[in-house]
Amino acid sequence: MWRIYLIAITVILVDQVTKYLVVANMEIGDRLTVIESFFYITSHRNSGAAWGILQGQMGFFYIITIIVIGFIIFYIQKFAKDSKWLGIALAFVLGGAIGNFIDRLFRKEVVDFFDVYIGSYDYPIFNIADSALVVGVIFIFIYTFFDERNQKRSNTK
Ligand SMILES: CCC[C@@H]1OC(=O)[C@@H](C)C[C@H](C)CCCCC(=O)CCC[C@@H](CC)/C=C/C=C(\COC)CC[C@@H](O)[C@@H](O)C[C@H](O)CNC1=O
Repeated sequence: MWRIYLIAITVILVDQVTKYLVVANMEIGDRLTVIESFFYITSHRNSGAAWGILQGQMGFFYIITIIVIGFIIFYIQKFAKDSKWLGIALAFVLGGAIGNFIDRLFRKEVVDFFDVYIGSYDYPIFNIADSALVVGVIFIFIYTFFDERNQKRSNTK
């Protein structure tokens, strides 16, 4: 159980350290080329959520994030002992949510820097916390899908 919180804390630390390095070493708008025309490190700020929606609605984001964190901790206490993978997925979502929450609390905006081009489309610039959130949510969907399928199979036997 505590290993899950250790994973969440690691996600938060990696997220906050990378954001600190971007803020300390780059001006907003600065760009480092990692892979030409595919992957850049671009110093960016977002006071909204994904795709910059709801700019500046910090009160709303605090409430949603606290609900997400409360929900995840409840799920960790209730279900994480059933499956290691579910526990890891929940830890990623918890770490990602807290990582962006820290930015929203202390910076009133979120630091983003992963700038990926998919073809000519410039995908919204994101960070470690966003990646952990998306990976965690996808894992939870995959686990839930297989868990339901296994349950159906065992019920029909
Ligand atoms: C990842 C959720 C966004 C993250 O939510 C959070 O913090 C949570 C804990 C709190 C929010 C207030 C509530 C969730 C809103 C749900 C949402 O938004 C729908 C998302 C769908 C998803 C489909 C899979 C897209 C993903 C997109 C992006 C990430 O791609 C890797 C682009 C990220 C860039 O726009 C970047 O500027 C965003 C900035 O970093 C602030 N981040 C947030 O608000």
